[in-house]
Formats: sequence, C-alpha cells, structure tokens
Amino acid sequence: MAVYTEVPQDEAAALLRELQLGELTALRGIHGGIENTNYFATTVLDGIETEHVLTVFERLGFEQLPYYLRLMKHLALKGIPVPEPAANAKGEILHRLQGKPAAVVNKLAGHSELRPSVVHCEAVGAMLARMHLAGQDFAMQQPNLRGLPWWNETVPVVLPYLNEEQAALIRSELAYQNHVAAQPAFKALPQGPVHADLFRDNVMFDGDRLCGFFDFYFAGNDSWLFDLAVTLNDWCIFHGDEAADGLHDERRAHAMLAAYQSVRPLTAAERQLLPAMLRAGALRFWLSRLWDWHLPREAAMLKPHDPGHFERVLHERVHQARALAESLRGASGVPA
Ligand SMILES: Nc1ncnc2c1ncn2[C@@H]1O[C@H](COP(=O)(O)OP(=O)(O)OP(=O)(O)O)[C@@H](O)[C@H]1O
Ligand SMILES: N[C@@H](CCO)C(=O)O
Repeated sequence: MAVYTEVPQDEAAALLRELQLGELTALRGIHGGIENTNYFATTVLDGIETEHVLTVFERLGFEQLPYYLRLMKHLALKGIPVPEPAANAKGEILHRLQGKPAAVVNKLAGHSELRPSVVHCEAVGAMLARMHLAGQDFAMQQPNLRGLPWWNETVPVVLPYLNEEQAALIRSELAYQNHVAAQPAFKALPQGPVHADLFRDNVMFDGDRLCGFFDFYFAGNDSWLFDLAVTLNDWCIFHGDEAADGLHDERRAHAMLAAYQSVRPLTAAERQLLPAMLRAGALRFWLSRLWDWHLPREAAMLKPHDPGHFERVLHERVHQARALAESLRGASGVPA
C-alpha cells in the first residue's frame, strides 16, 4: 500500500480548483509504489472528465523537488511524454497538502510492460535519446544524489551484511568505479539531466505504443551514458522466473542501443566506456537494494526489491567487460 498521508477530499478538491483543473469527482489511493503517497483524482471541467495523479512527497523535501518538477515541465513542453505538473495562477507547481510537499500531474495512459519485447526496447531507447536532447537546455542543476559519492558512503554501511565473496566483489567494483571516474575521458562524457531510474515500472505502454516515462524523483545531472546503462540493465536483462535471471539479452540490448543511436549516436568515448558504465549501473542498484533490504526506513519499504538480482547483473557485467577487453587485446595483437 502507498497511502501514508490521508488527504481529506475537501483539501484535494480545493487544490485541484486552485490549479483550474475543475471539480473533483473521485479520489482513489494508489496501492503501487513505495516512496510517496499517490492518488488518482478525477475532475470535471466544462463537462470533460480528466484523470490526474496527486502525489504527497514523503521522502523528498521542498529544496529538492523544484528540480524534478521543473524538469518534468520542461520535457513535457518539449513534447516528451512525461507527466506535466499543474501550475496555479502564480505559476507555482510545488504545493502543500497536510503540511507536506505535493504535486498534481496528468495521468498517463497505458500500463507497465514487465516482459518487454524488442519493439518495446526500441521505443524506450529512442525516447530516452529524445529526452536527453530535450533536457540539454534545462537551466537548473542538481547532482544525481545516488552517484559515486553516495556509493562511497554506502558501501561501508552495507558491508557487515555481506559474505566474504560479496564483500570482495563490492569493494573491488567500488575501487574500479573510482578509478574510472578519475579518467579524463570519463569526466568529458556528454552530460545533462538524466532520469536515472528508467526501469520497466516507470514507463507506460499501450500495446507497442509508448505512452510516457514517469517517476523522475531520482533524476539529476549526470552522464547520459549512465542513464542508458541503467535502462539497459533493467530492460535488456532476464528477470525473476526466467532461468537466466540477471543475464544480458543481446537481442533486446542491440535493439535499444540501435534505436537510441538513431536519435543520438554515441561518441567514441561513450562506446568505449559503456561496459564500465553497465557495471556502474549494476553497482548503483545492488547498493540501494542492499540498503533498503538491511536498513529499511520506518513504515516505508514494505516490500523491498531483491538485491540478489543486481548482484547477478553486476557479475554478468564484470564478466562481459573482461571478455570484451580480452577480445580487444587479442584483436590488437597483444596477448590476452
Ligand atoms: N503520471 C502517472 N500516470 C499514470 N500512472 C501513474 C502516474 N504516476 C504514478 N502512477 C501510478 O502510480 C503507481 C505508483 O507511482 P510511483 O511508482 O511513482 O510510486 P512512488 O511511491 O512515488 O515511487 P516508487 O516507484 O519509487 O515506489 C505507479 O506504478 C503507476 O501505476
Ligand atoms: N528502480 C529501483 C527502485 C527505486 O525506484 C529498483 O528496482 O531497485
């Protein structure tokens, strides 16, 4: 369940009226998600019924939210299908309900595609590239708050919960990522606002039609390649009940990369650093899942995600990167 803050009907109705969205006719708590309180709200304006999502933010404060909401607004105005925060007469898009920050956005059509095909991966790849380009002139800056500094802080916190083999993997990966991040080519990667959590449950599809990206609350300024790696690590990996959980699916990955590059071709440095970035993306989510699993916050995290999945993804990405490096050394005549 994800209604941590009960919003009285009259308070929601007053906000929707202030946003000129019409008269509230239905307010229903959304029982998916774990971070925030979310409601579907139906309003009627001039006889037309519209659906919105009303969110009360439980974790994020008034300082960080303007970046996420302004970014969504910026992207929506550029034609990227993302929820658009509704503004009041003063142009404000961050509101207050029950003393907490709140926002109202349009409800996207469709549903999450948890078993994506090549066609879904192509659509996500192309839209991700369009989103990166559309975000280039977004004026606000906020770092990815789940980037390298957070990994460095968090590894020592989760280490006591790991066995020796896991601890060795996480330590060596962290050392590797610190090494890579210090390289000039890495620092020069194209950057901009990134979603940073574009998993299958944050994208809506109606059949093969992509209806939109949502849940921008881990967004931040980072390399575009990191965003692509995070996306590949969820959409183009085998999951759960599939015997190959955590393994790379070449068909879907090829489709996503080709579609991304049909909109924004990767630079030579990006192509070279992709294997390292896939490892970074796997480390990022293994860490956050370990954190949520072993150090749950009060009331929240009723159903933390399985950290073991991203441990397997990290193994897979390290293995692939080594195999690639060896084949490149072989091709250049240097013994592997
Ligand atoms: N703009 C939207 N349009 C349609 N459905 C939405 C929208 N925003 C949220 N939802 C629905 O609400 C559910 C919960 O939203 P969300 O995933 O953002 O939850 P959360 O608690 O804010 O974050 P998290 O995914 O990190 O737990 C989604 O799975 C989706 O079904
Ligand atoms: N996408 C994250 C959850 C945070 O939104 C995960 O699957 O670990």
